[in-house]
Amino acid sequence: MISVKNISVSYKKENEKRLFKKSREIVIEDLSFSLDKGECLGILGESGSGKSTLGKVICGLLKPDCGDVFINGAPLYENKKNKKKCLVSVVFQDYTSSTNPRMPVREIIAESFSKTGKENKKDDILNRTISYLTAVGLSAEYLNRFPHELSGGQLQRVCIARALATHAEIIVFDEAISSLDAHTQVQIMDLLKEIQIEKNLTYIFITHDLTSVTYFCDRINFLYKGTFVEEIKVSKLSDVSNNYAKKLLYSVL
Ligand SMILES: Nc1ncnc2c1ncn2[C@@H]1O[C@H](COP(=O)(O)OP(=O)(O)OP(=O)(O)O)[C@@H](O)[C@H]1O
Repeated sequence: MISVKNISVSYKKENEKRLFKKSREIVIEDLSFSLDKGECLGILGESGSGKSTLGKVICGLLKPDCGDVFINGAPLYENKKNKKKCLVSVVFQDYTSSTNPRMPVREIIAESFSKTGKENKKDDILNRTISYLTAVGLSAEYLNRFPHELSGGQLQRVCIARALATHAEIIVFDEAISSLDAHTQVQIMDLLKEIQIEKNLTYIFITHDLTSVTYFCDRINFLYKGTFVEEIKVSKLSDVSNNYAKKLLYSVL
């Protein structure tokens, strides 16, 4: 369903004193993986290993220097039309900055409907917005609230509802639950699991935290300086052999 083939990403080194021909820092190097529908992959790496950069490439926000992301066989970057109907959505860690503070909940969610390209009637939009709110455990009474009138957990649920409303088949969670308190994390994980099973969604969890990965994922890829150093089934975690992967595991266990 999704296949990432030989992608590399580099950024300009901004702090260099050279005026011309700034050199570039390679952040992702020749990275590949694929995932079937309904599968759940964890991408684990330390800070600065390139996790968020990879997440942005997967969901169509950052064109790689080379390589491409194929969704159901169609290249995401090579063909602009495919980008428009991209089936990948993303939920970021920072729910505050990923929502417009001036938009009420109903607009935050309904914004996604226009991206699906379908003509919508007002009543239809309202009913669909309520159905997505209900799916994430919130009621219609939240429709007119603004982000600052919600708790962190409630606002992250709104972000999840927005991701679902795009009809994405693949959802990337970039540290999406790490900043929530333990109780809310459990609630959101249960909710995500339920939605995944019901809609047979494909999840990619990008994180430095094992909790969500072991709860959801079938396998984990360890990211170190922009390349995967080991891939392992969650059920075989104790057999991890790469030194970096071992260190990372012991530091989070
Ligand atoms: N827009 C950018 N311009 C220049 N360098 C960048 C940019 N975005 C990220 N980087 C650099 O790329 C490297 C990887 O960053 P990235 O955000 O992908 O890491 P990460 O694994 O998600 O880290 P964290 O867990 O701390 O969020 C870092 O060295 C970072 O400074």
